[in-house]
Amino acid sequence: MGKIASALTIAGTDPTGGAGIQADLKTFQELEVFGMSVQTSAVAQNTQGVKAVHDLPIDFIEQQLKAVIEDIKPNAIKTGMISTIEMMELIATYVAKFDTPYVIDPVMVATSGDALMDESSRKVIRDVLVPKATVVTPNIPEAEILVDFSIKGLDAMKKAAKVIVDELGATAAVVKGGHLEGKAIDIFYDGSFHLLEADRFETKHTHGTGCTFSAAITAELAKGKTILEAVQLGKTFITDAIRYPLNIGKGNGPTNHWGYRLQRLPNEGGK
Ligand SMILES: Nc1ncnc2c1ncn2[C@@H]1O[C@H](COP(=O)(O)OP(=O)(O)OP(=O)(O)O)[C@@H](O)[C@H]1O
Ligand SMILES: Cc1ncc(CO)c(N)n1
Repeated sequence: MGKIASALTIAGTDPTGGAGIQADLKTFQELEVFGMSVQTSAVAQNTQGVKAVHDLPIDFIEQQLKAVIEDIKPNAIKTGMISTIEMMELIATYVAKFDTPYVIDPVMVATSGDALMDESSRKVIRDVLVPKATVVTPNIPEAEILVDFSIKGLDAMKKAAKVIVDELGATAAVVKGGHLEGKAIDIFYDGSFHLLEADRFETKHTHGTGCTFSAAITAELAKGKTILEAVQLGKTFITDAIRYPLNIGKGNGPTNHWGYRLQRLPNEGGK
């Protein structure tokens, strides 16, 4: 086997495995990238909601970051849940040290509607981390907070993606239309616009879709794909993960990380 690409996620946890670090590592594994993780917060949550959040001490988060950087240099990194301003500032210094493609999933609330970030931190992610990002992947409510205007349809999504790149300083943005109706359309912008379009599946099993999508983009960047290729491959991965629901959990169940493989089998949807 040749040298394997590696990716690092810096995020919170989901003990039921559908979101956060657990979803990211499953996605990395499925896309044949060696996965590593630094934990920011331990979250007691399941498919029905968030029960409690325990932020890890800042020095301990730094010790984890040091442990990785002193040993294995990731080929790409992503951040998910970062709940406090001091965590954002610490992570910003390490993003500079890692000096590798960086994907931000600006996680603010869980699918269940529970808050995963202090309200006061929301603007800080925009000022401290977004300028360092290769790609930022907000859903519509997150994009509204980053750009400070309301987003009702594709035109406003385009405007928001352009602000995130041209004014806030990210290299590229994907504003996700998962919360709209009709086709599942996301807007990609890196100086030019591309539409990422997929069928919408009628399912309540969408816990962790944002984590899985951004982790797939990170894995593809780690393997050396261009930003646009990585985002397009990430969209295929998340679409197939939603296409084949696992039907587990009493609430909004997890996506299916084997969906991508299933879609390519002769007796499933595949070739
Ligand atoms: N029902 C669906 N059918 C097909 N694609 C979907 C569906 N729901 C979301 N998507 C797609 O999944 C990806 C993730 O988008 P979404 O808006 O759900 O993220 P999110 O809200 O950040 O997720 P999370 O639930 O993790 O907070 C996007 O590409 C979106 O278009
Ligand atoms: C830890 C964590 N990160 C992100 C999300 C968003 O889906 C979640 N529910 N939990």
